[in-house]
Amino acid sequence: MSEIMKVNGKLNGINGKTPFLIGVSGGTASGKSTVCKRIMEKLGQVNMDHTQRQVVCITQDSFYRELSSAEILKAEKGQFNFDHPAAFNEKLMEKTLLEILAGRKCEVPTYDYRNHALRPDDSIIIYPADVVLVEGILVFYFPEILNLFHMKLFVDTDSDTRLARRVTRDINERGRDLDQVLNQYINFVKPAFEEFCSPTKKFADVIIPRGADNTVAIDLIVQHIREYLNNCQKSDSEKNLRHVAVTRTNSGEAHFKRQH
Ligand SMILES: Nc1ncnc2c1ncn2[C@@H]1O[C@H](COP(=O)(O)OP(=O)(O)O)[C@@H](O)[C@H]1O
Ligand SMILES: Nc1ccn([C@@H]2O[C@H](COP(=O)(O)O)[C@@H](O)[C@H]2O)c(=O)n1
Repeated sequence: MSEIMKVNGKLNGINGKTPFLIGVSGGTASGKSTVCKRIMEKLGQVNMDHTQRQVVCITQDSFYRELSSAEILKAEKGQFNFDHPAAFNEKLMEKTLLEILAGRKCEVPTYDYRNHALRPDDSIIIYPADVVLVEGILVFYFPEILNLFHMKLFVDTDSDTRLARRVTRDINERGRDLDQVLNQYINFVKPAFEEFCSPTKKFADVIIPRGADNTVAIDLIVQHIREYLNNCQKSDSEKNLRHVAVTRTNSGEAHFKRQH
């Protein structure tokens, strides 16, 4: 296997398929996952076998670090700061993204919000793809990770809307009660958004106001990705043609010249 090297924060000298890496950031419940889902839907990638997908999506939540028992007790009372950069294992995230960029198959755990823990037994296999979407509140916070993205999107949804959605989602899907959600929001989520997430908006290439409601912005992004995928397909078929020509030359049955 080739060594993965970085030059000026970008990958260099790698084998295999190097995907186009798109970072999708924004505050909690801004619609990051929904925007990624819309992009995947519009590109016809959702009802497709995982091994065949040209576009895949992963979440930063798969890189929350493991908590000690004392931290889990705090988390159960809404007293752990999951919005601080220290809550993440950014080294593991960088390593995984480098593997993905090197065109290697990876395994990424899912995250269990009810138990505040990763579910290593419920990992998702990420097969080599042409485009990889990486969504999360702090995907632009760590410079080593920020520098890996070829395109950066920031989902910008007003904070009242985000809080309203978060309350409903956390109660219905993440096993929380109202007091817990509001206390965590006031004590950690909101201050951390202002200190760590919001300042990273300046790194974005495209800001998407109103998230998934902004169909114009989503269609423009989808069009850009579609053009990229078409170019990938063109260069794949050119590579295949070259391969056929060289193979036949080696077998001695035909006399094609090696193509470059
Ligand atoms: N445009 C929208 N209109 C209504 N509800 C939305 C919209 N976008 C997202 N939601 C809902 O808000 C919640 C958070 O959205 P999600 O995409 O998971 O946000 P994030 O990934 O940023 O946390 C989910 O319950 C989702 O269904
Ligand atoms: N055990 C956990 C882990 C994370 N959170 C919150 O999730 C938010 C990030 O996910 P989004 O889908 O909203 O982007 C983040 O704001 C954490 O507060 C949690 O509550 N419990």
